[in-house]
Amino acid sequence: MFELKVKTRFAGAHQLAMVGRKCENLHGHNWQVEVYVKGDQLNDAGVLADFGDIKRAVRSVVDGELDHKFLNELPAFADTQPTSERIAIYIADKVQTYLDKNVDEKIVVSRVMAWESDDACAIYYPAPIVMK
Ligand SMILES: Nc1nc2c(c(=O)[nH]1)N=C([C@H](O)[C@H](O)COP(=O)(O)OP(=O)(O)OP(=O)(O)O)CN2
Ligand SMILES: [Zn+2]
Repeated sequence: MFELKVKTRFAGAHQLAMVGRKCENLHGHNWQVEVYVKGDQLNDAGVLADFGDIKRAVRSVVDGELDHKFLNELPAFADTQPTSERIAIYIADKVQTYLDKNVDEKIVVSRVMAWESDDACAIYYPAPIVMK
């Protein structure tokens, strides 16, 4: 099994109820995002997948949908709170959809880390699935 990781970052604002009192106030973070993908087979070029393709997948979601947004207003968070955990889930699901459509269905998102500061991070492991 091989695992690749790409990193990116985005700025976003949110408001969280029931987490910590100060989090109820509108505030922002510069999230750092790390996305891991895994797979079994190297291609003829000797790579699991081109880092460029993985970066494009991650950036399409992070830059295209999250950067400089008030996250509570996004439809995905209409009925939930945009915590770092849920942001990690959101990124994992969207990146997987992009990879399935545009890159290779055999490349699976294995972990997403959403750092909301240098010292706090939520890590999401999508449900283990059988390699396609
Ligand atoms: N498990 C989670 N806990 C918290 C989340 C979260 O998404 N998942 N989010 C927050 C808030 O976003 C809050 O803005 C951050 O709170 P906190 O780390 O406590 O605050 P600071 O960044 O100011 O750090 P200090 O170490 O307290 O200075 C809270 N919890
Ligand atoms: Zn916050």
